[in-house]
Amino acid sequence: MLDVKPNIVLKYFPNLSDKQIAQFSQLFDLYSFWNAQINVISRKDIEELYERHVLHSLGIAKVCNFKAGESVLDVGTGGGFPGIPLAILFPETDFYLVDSIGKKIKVVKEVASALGLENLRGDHLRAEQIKEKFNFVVSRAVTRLGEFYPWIQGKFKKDSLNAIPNGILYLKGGDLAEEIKESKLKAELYPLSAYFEEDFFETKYVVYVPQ
Ligand SMILES: C[S@@+](CC[C@H](N)C(=O)[O-])C[C@H]1O[C@@H](n2cnc3c(N)ncnc32)[C@H](O)[C@@H]1O
Repeated sequence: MLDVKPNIVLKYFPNLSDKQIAQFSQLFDLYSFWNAQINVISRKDIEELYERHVLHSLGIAKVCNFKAGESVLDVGTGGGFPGIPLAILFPETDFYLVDSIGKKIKVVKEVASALGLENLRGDHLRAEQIKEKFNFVVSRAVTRLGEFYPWIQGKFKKDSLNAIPNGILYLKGGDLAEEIKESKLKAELYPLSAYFEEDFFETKYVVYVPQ
């Protein structure tokens, strides 16, 4: 029986399989349990988990449709955002979630294991330590682009399976025009309001930086 809570996810992603619906439904109990022990999202946000965290993370999927065999690094994932909702949505894509705080990665691993997400790895690491290369880097609310970019520069595969070139997809707020100028990066802005009727989100853009 479908929990009513993920209905907002189904509204915008109507082609989910039964398995994906079950996985999204499980998130509420899993994060309620783990967040009570290790704070990964603000406690009051649990009631709005699907709007403010799950659907927000899936905003990246409206900009980029990850393909089977592609690899995605989530830098500063905290308790798994945006990586866990994206890994549910794209089961054929490999996700690697890292955070510099070990207890947050413990939550990621526990949630991924309970969901049976075989396409997801998590490690307690700083982004700067990673040697692998990826098709895409995703992130949400970690730091300014100008500070973020050197951490992941050079970590992109050259070949692309996707309609859009490999690159960064960053859920970001703040004064983006100023931030992009300061970073000297060539970035495109995708407003979430173009994809979702409601305005649930604290940060309202996906910043895409092709590599
Ligand atoms: C504000 S939290 C956002 C967490 C998650 N992305 C979300 O939106 O819920 C920022 C996270 O970035 C992590 N972080 C900061 N610098 C990092 C780095 N260099 N490498 C990996 N993680 C980092 C922090 O430990 C923290 O968990």
